Amino acid sequence: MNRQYVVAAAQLGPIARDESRASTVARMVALMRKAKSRGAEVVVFPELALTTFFPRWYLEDEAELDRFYETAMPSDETRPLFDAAVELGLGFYLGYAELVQENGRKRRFNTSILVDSSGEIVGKYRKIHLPGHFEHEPWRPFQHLEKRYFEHGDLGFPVHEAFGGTMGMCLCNDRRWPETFRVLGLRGAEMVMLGYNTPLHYPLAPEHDHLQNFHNHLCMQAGAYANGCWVVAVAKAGHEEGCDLIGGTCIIAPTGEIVAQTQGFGDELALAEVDLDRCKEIRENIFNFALHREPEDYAPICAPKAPQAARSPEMSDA
Ligand SMILES: CSCC[C@@H](NC(N)=O)C(=O)O
Repeated sequence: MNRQYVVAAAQLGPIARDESRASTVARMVALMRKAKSRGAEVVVFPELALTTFFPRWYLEDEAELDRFYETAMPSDETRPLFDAAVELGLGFYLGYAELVQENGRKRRFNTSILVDSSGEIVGKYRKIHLPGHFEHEPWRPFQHLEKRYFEHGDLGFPVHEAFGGTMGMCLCNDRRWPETFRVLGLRGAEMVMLGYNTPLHYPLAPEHDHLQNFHNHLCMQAGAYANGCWVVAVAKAGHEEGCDLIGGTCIIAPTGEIVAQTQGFGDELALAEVDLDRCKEIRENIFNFALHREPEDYAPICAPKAPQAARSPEMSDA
């Protein structure tokens, strides 16, 4: 694969709580076909793309919770995505809830994978910055129980040689943290793919609701620029089960400029021609890490967390 090609950011509109995997996967395959017809070679889907954003509910019934997770990838239900990748000659990024059995216990992760055009999984990431809370908080108009339903990702921030270059992944809240992009940047990421489910309403600081779209783009444009990488950022958008999710799916150049963006809140593509060699415009100049970075002065960034801030069920909201 060469280093200059069209990428499609494949936004999904709302997914109902009772929508079947078959229905969601069919919507996604339709987007893959449309992307191919518009010249794309890589398609990026949202976070938790196969289901509704279930952390908005406190679910006491474990069987009900398990229903939202994938125990195999691909499975019979998700195989059409892999078959479409091979048929159309497309690579893709997919976010989903992952349930694995390890040493006799269930482990749950908010996961993304990269799949190449031969249908092989060539990269996996498990979300590190899990937002929200552990316990049921009935005062909220909706829950954000990612800290309850997922473990902290145990794979770090790897990069993968795929799609003609060095690819990085992250998921939703990770994009707000400059460290995510910097670690990927230090590992040479030329394109960072990410999916998100971001409610318009933030119950802890509702006075910031009108800034949700601004903050979404602000952190990703800064991440792209300060690390000289492309960012492909894809929303699950729209009014989903009573909760408004922002759109704003976009493709960002290494200069920090948004070069493509969706307009609405439904299933929709934003496409752009990506040239991975453009990363050099930034990485060989203003953000030449070897020449200008001063890590000796950045020690607090790598200091361990204070004990009271360690991960625990008592921890407060993100
Ligand atoms: C608890 S508010 C933060 C919401 C968060 N959403 C996800 N899915 O990570 C986000 O950063 O967009």
